[in-house]
Amino acid sequence: MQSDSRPDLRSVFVIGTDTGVGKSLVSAALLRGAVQAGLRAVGMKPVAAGIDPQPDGSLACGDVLTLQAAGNVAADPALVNPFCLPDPLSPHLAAQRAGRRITLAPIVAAHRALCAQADRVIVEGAGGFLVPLDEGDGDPAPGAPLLTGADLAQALGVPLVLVVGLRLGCLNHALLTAEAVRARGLTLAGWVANRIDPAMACADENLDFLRRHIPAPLLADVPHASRWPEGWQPSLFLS
Ligand SMILES: Nc1ncnc2c1ncn2[C@@H]1O[C@H](COP(=O)(O)OP(=O)(O)OP(=O)(O)O)[C@@H](O)[C@H]1O
Ligand SMILES: C[C@H](N)[C@H](N)CCCCCC(=O)O
Ligand SMILES: [Mg+2]
Repeated sequence: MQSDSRPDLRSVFVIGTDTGVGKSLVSAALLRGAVQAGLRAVGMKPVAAGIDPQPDGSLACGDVLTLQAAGNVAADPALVNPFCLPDPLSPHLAAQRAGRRITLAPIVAAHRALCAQADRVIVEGAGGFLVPLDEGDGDPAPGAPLLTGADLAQALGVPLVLVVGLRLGCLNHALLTAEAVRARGLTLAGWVANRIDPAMACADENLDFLRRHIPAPLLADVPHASRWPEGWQPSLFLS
């Protein structure tokens, strides 16, 4: 039972220090943990940029398949992934190429619908926290309105979980992200250290540094695993 001062974790938004740092891996772990606890859990990838060839030869968004496989609610794919963009680019460019504009209203509506269908809704962001989603009407002036992943986080209004991909450069990325989260008045429910680089020098010292300077609890220290052990998952907090 949570006390009133703790964030409501029925839905969390999983953000990362960058693209390719393990947001999908952590989102899937959160979903599996909730499923194992007997809860109805569904993943959401509001904006996916990049359609990948699957082992069976078909084309699909790998992140969406990963989330669907980890959850246990068969939700409408249009709710799980309102924006599915073919090109593996920054979403604002992928959308341009697809002749679309990314807007927040359909995402917020889809999130609300999923929250009505499940006990846990795990939302995976795209790229890093300030990933561009839409550049407005093309006004090239510096400072012209820009829609980013941070705006999406604000619109959803759920607590954030930050995945830090442990590699050289991650300290700066993690501190910048934590600062941007705080500047937006959002809640960082916790962070996950993901050891994506098995050869990283002083990995433990980097992790200790982050533990001292990220203003949220460390939820899991995920080892590097070239082959993921069957059934293994960090013990995260959503159950
Ligand atoms: N702890 C780990 N050990 C080994 N490989 C990992 C680990 N975490 C992630 N990976 C691998 O790194 C790659 C990127 O991980 P993942 O797809 O989860 O990143 P992401 O942050 O979701 O990326 P995107 O921004 O594209 O959504 C994947 O191939 C994944 O299997
Ligand atoms: C294509 C990919 N896998 C990502 N989901 C999108 C990453 C966008 C990064 C944009 C940037 O910050 O430069
Ligand atoms: Mg992903």
